[in-house]
Amino acid sequence: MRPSVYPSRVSAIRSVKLPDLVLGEPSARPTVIVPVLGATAEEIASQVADFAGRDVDLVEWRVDHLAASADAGAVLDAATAVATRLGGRPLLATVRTAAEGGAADLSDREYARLVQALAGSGVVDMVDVEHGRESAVEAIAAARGAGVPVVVSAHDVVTTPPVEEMVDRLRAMQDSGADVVKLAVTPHSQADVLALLEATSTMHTEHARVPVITMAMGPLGMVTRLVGHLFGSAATFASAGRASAPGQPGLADLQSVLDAVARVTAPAQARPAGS
Ligand SMILES: O=C1C[C@@](O)(C(=O)O)C[C@@H](O)[C@@H]1O
Repeated sequence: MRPSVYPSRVSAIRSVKLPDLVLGEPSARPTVIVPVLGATAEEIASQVADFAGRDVDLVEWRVDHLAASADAGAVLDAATAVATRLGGRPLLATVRTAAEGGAADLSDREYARLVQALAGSGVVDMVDVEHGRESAVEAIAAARGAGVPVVVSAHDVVTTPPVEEMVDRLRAMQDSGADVVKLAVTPHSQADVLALLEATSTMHTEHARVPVITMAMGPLGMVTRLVGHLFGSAATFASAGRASAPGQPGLADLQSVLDAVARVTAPAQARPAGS
């Protein structure tokens, strides 16, 4: 493992061990997450097959796009269909609700039950829980009870809050029992993009005990997806077909940027002579 360009204090961060991946450990590259968004188990399975052999560290299954997502049996069948095609990669299951930019329209009770079923499925390695849900505490406890790490997430689909508010939100998510915290915001100016990066850096260097993932969505925020790891974001999302949020770069483009950034930020002795 090459030394990191992360600012210090990284040793206080508890990385998350998943099959074939340690999320949040010091590295010159972030974890690359690719979403799959099929409406049926077959569609999902074929999307996963499409990126076999490509550089994907973690697959996010957006359960909310499954047409039968209210049917626990269909969800578990689809979970198995995805998991058996991952080629050893870990699986993150996310039920993204409409309020946070997703397609699921569920009561708090239904939401907690679905997260619990996914965590208990035996084929999901990590689950996403939305911090803003009334039933977040219950869903986090259920996942942890099943021994499945939790990404506690928040999306601001309208604005970018002030830096202190974003840091406070990340700290509250961390204190809620998260194994990973994730914040996505909507920027309207370059100042918003800088604010997101500043909040990421402050959280990472001063407060984080768990890996932090952040992004500013849409075209303005693209830079946060390409170099957010230099500010302390442990992972970034790329699309290998359908994007799951505005501004996600294609997988090949992202990988070539990450390669170049890792090359130029590597310590001089790790670079080939003359470069
Ligand atoms: O939380 C996130 C981040 C995301 O919204 C993004 O902006 O890349 C994409 C979602 O699929 C995922 O659940």
